Amino acid sequence: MAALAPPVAAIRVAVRRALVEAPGPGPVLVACSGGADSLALAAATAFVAPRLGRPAGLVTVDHGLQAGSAERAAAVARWAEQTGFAPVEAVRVHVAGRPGGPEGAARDARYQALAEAGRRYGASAVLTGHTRDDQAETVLLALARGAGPRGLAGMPSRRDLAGVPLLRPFLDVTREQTRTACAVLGLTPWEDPHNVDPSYARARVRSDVLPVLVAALGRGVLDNLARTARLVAADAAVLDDLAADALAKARVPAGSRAGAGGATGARSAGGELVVSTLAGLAPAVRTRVLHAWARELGAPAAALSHRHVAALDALVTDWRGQGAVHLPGGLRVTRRDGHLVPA
Ligand SMILES: Nc1ncnc2c1ncn2[C@@H]1O[C@H](COP(=O)(O)OP(=O)(O)OP(=O)(O)O)[C@@H](O)[C@H]1O
Repeated sequence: MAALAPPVAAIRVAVRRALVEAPGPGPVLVACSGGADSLALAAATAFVAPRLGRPAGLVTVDHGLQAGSAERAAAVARWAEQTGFAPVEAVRVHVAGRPGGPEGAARDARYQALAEAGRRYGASAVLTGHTRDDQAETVLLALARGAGPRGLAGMPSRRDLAGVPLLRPFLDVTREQTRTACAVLGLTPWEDPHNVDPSYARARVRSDVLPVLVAALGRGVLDNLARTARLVAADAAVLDDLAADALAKARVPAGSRAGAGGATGARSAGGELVVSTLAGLAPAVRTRVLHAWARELGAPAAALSHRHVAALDALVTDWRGQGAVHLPGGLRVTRRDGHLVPA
């Protein structure tokens, strides 16, 4: 019997590990664009899931942004049905009118569709094909925009997607391995033109920046960037836990000051924060508390920047009687009677 090609073994081992860590009776749903990474993910899942007695489905999203996208989605769905996936869905999403640039809007629509499919089928997990190379690109892009630890932590291997676990089994698998695995398995991946479109920052990092880094610093640079993400993620998780405790301690019910007016909805549920408690926190914890609180009040994560958090922080540490801080989502926060108060 011919030996199993190492890249095929690598993708199967990665999927097996992910499925074992995500038990549950519902199907695992592979998010598949038809590209090399997610096609390799689908092929590995089709092999591993039945051997673990797990049902496996597949969802492909048609963003409707390129000529022929509906046919591409239909071809992926057909292949999935022939390969034994059930359920199989090609979901058309509407990208126009969403906030953020074209990349962000497409991602937003895609994750919403994947979450909805996950809930519809009671999925035990949704799997995506992000690779070690995607992780290295994510870290580099975060570094370049000054994103701080939250960005440098890269993509987690597991997160909640609106009630459904989202797993990324391939964060230790290279793009070269997914491509080779597809070739060995006789699968022809779809080449997404966006992946080489220089108007996308990620595509420029992929085609221009990483090759230069690898040439100058050696191939290990990709692994090292991905390891940086893991190390920072572990530290950031501890700080997030500390911040969650600190937020609970700093919070008092809305309107608990004498003569306070009544905030409503999420703003009221977020309560008010006691400035003297916040002032005693380490800056790394306090800025996380303020970020988390602003999110609870309803500020959209994508629009909430370090400038907003710095302005909130100044209400605590640099109080000069300044006016309200305006946050995304039409929110305002003022300092009144030693409290941070949403309005
Ligand atoms: N149109 C889509 N339909 C379903 N899932 C998708 C779609 N586009 C991306 N995904 C999921 O998100 C993951 C990351 O996609 P992204 O486009 O960022 O990277 P990629 O390297 O181009 O991935 P791939 O080679 O699998 O297309 C994919 O591996 C796949 O699991």
